[in-house]
Amino acid sequence: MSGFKELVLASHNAGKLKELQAMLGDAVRVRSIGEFSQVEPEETGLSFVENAILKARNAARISGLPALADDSGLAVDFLGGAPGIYSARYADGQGDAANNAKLLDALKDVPDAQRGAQFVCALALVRHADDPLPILCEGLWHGSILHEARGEHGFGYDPLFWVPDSECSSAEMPSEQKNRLSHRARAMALLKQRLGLA
Ligand SMILES: O=c1nc[nH]c2c1ncn2[C@H]1C[C@H](O)[C@@H](COP(=O)(O)OP(=O)(O)OP(=O)(O)O)O1
Ligand SMILES: [Mg+2]
Repeated sequence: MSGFKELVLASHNAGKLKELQAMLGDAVRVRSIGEFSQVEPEETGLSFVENAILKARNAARISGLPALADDSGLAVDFLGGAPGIYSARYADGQGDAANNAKLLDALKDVPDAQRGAQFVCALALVRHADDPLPILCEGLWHGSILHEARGEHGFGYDPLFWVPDSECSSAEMPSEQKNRLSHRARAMALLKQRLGLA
């Protein structure tokens, strides 16, 4: 990526790391924060952007490298935008399957017309831990919540996220397709533009 020979990806989520790496291609040598630390910073921000900055600064501090963080989640209309920034912690840290089960339960008996949702992604790139001007890019992906899981690809809430334009769930699409359409793909396209790579 322009100006950076090496970059650390500030995520402990394997699914996310795979997608971010695929989207970055060979624009830059990518390391993962897992090489440096297994300790996940507490996500104390009140917004996706704040959490992304916090994770990027933490990774830059630990690695001594420029850092790119992704804070993302699912905002469900019927739930007033929940689980939102708390998506990973929705079922109290019990993992993706428990999060998905809790979401299906919360939307039990909610008709299709009221099951709209969007995936949200905030990317933050800091050149160093105290960077006073992080580069921030956001992306949204509109869809709706299915009544039961469909598909085996992806991670997190993908089996429950119906993509109307593609007529499948985001776990049913091949990774190449998700990586062109998703909230993360949109945010990454903006980041590449900002950095003069697109
Ligand atoms: O494309 C996606 N497809 C399905 N689910 C997704 C996606 N993007 C975010 N999500 C869900 C997963 C997790 O429940 C939460 C992110 O939480 P978030 O804190 O940003 O990530 P994380 O804790 O898994 O890893 P880390 O903070 O180390 O990057 O939203
Ligand atoms: Mg997290």
